[in-house]
Amino acid sequence: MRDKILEEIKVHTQNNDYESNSVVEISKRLQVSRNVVASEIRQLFAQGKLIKINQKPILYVVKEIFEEIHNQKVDTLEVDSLHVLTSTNSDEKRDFEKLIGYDGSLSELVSQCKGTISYPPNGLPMMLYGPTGTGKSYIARLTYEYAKHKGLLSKEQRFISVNCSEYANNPELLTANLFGHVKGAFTGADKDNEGLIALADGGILFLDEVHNLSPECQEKLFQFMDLAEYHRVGDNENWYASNVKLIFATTEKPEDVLLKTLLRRIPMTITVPSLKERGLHERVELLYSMFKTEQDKLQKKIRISAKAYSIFLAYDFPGNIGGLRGCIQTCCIQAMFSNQDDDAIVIQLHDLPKDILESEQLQSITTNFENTGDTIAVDELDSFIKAESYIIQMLHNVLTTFQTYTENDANISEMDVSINQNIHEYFDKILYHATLSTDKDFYYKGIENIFDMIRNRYGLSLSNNDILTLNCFIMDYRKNYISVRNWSYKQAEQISELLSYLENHKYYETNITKEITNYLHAYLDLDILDIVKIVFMFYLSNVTNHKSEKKRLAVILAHGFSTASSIAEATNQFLDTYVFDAIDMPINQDVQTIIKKLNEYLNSMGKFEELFLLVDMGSLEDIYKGIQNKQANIGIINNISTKTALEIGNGIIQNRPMEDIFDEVIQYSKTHYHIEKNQLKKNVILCSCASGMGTAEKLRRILKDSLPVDVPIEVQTYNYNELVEKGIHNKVFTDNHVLFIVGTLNPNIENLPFIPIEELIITDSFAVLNHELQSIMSAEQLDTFKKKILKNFSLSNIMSSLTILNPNKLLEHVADALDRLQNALDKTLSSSTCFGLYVHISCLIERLVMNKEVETYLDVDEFTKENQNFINLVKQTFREVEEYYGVDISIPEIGYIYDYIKND
Ligand SMILES: Nc1ncnc2c1ncn2[C@@H]1O[C@H](COP(=O)(O)OP(=O)(O)OP(=O)(O)O)[C@@H](O)[C@H]1O
Repeated sequence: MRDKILEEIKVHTQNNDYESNSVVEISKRLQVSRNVVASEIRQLFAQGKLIKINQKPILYVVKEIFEEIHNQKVDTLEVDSLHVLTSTNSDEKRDFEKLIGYDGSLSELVSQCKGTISYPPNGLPMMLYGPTGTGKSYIARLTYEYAKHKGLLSKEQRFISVNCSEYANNPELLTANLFGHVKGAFTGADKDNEGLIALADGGILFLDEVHNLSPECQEKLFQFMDLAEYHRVGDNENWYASNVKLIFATTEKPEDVLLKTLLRRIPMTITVPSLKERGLHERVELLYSMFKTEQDKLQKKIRISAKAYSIFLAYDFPGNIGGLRGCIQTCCIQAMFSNQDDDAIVIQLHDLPKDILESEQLQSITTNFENTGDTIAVDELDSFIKAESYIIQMLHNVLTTFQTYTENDANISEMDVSINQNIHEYFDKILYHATLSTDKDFYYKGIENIFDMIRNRYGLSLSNNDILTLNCFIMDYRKNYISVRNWSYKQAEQISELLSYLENHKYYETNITKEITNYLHAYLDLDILDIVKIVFMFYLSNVTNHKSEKKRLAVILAHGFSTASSIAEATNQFLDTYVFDAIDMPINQDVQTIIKKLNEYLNSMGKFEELFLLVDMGSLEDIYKGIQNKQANIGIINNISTKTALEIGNGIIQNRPMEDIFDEVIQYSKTHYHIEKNQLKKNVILCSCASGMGTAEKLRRILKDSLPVDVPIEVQTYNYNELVEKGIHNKVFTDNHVLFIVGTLNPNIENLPFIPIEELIITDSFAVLNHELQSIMSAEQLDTFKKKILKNFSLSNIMSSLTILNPNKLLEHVADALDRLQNALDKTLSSSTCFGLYVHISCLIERLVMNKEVETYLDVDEFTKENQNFINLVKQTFREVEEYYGVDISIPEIGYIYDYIKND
């Protein structure tokens, strides 16, 4: 019945009698109930055979017949009215659609042109850059047509083209022709001329071969671009305005031939690709369109010999598309004279221009076609072009079938059958056209290996023929990648809907497809688009035999976008067997949705006896309660990880009882921990002062400020007493790599250098610094550090940084007192000890003024007993200082002064 109905619609399509193709009319003519007709038509439409015209009553036409009659492809299966269908097909292609490659290699260029010319408010100037004959002038003109269709220009507004190379010997004339001139402006200017810029006002001025513009003319031009006003040649008084959109073209690199000032005013440079970069499919389209034009002109059919055809396809014409067109015209003229009496013109190798026949390139091209003596009819080329779009037709049919079924809530397995039918029809076509050189092709071998591996891993019943078919599919996809990609961008929404539908209904196929696409990407660098994954999934559902075999199912469920599927994928790979399916639970999904998914999955798996559910935590632990299937044992285990999944998977493969598997997993899955401390210790300079933490902190800041930025060294402070007491056992030494200590008194840490602050003040030898830092800092950084130290550690700077009291006064007091003490002790201290003591005692006084006593490390009683005389002398010599600042230097403080002097 279905065939009969199709035949009926076909006949009326052929007769352009579309009105007779409604369900009511057909049912009347065939004497069949409307329901039957409607149902059969639905099927035919789902298979992509019919175009549906959504007017009242709804009409149908047979797509293939309609396209044949109107010699035009229809890209949609549904239109709003008969008028829309007939007008889209009778209408000429509009503006950029005429450009061969507009939806392929030139798609980006087309969007750039559209964007630039429509840029608000008045469009922007653009530069077309590319070799000769690539279509720059054609693109400029199509941009003009586009602007008119878009209403950016009115119908009257003009496109004026100027080829600047024609004025190469007379640049002044070009300037005058562009900007206009007044009578008498130059010899021969016998009347006023308004110029092309004025003529093109409101429209487009196309300046071709713009590299021939003189610098003076370029200057005049960019002034005009800035002001939209200009002077005519010979009239520097009057300003003329013109609102013209400018398009430039050149075959030379614009930066090399144009003034930068002009280039800056052309925001968009669009590169036009050479013929070589256009791909085979577009080349065939170009050939077809150019030969067809000649065929129509000559009113004779044209055939091309296979050898000549191979040259048209592969020869690298220096004049690009223009060169190809010229060559085709020459050949047609040549052939016409030698075939005058025949019905058809046959283009032979010898009709080609001599320079091509004698070129070196030719040798390599023709050898590929040595054995073919056939000819190809120009009209046949059209079907070659269409053959390339079989893939798009199939993909389109897959999508529309899915939509029809989901809209009508129809039976899913019927949809599967219908879609698979579409896919198989397409496979038949491409297998018929296939030209795989199966033994040589790198891709062929790679794809074969991948499917071979997948077949073994998953136990798929993929025959070698299936693999060959899939191989042809991937090859066809590769060849048409750009068209498929462009098409699928436009269908993104429906594709993602179908993909997520399949992910929820074909778990097994989804996982296998994921793996296949990963391999194709990793080994063959093939980008597998979602729509192609969809085809794999449908195809695989015919060759997977898991449903009948599996008595035990294992599913991983986990929170997170892809946690469960990642664990399942890794585990299946480790086990080299397909054991686990996965259901991901994105965190915004509730448990009810997951239960629904789980039940759908279980229903799709047929009969099974045991179910292993591996979950991570929380609500998923109770998920078994929602399972509808009550006839199987369900084992659920939580805290899932790849390790536990592996052990469970192993048990499943070995067919061990469920309980044994779980018991063993529990036993071994105790969690252990170990903390591996950071191995890389920080480099640290320690500041520690007997005068207290305050001084140490100030010292730290000065040092830090002296260190170059970017050196991996930290400056820290540390309590002096703790250093003295615990020595190397202080935590700071285990946690860090301490380079040296800087401070007022040496805490004497074993094997650790100490730099007394006075050394930084009075010496410039920096022996310790050099030694400790040269492996950490570059010579340059070390040098900067030392210079900064010299600057920052001058005595006056140190004093003003360390103390808040008047540093000069304080230093004077301390220096006087220390002089008195040296006299009293009858001792002359070295200048470094003196400097150290200046700093130390100054800080000490300041601390006492601030009421901060030093913590003591020494045995005060014993010190007092043994050094009473020293204590007395300090007290005497420092009395003046004590009185002036109102402080009392205590015995522990005197102890530190004693240490200083003792170390001198
Ligand atoms: N994409 C295309 N589709 C169809 N025909 C094209 C295409 N590109 C170029 N042509 C045709 O090729 C010929 C050369 O194109 P055109 O003169 O625009 O090239 P051009 O880059 O401006 O060359 P030149 O730099 O020598 O001026 C024209 O006949 C044009 O119609």
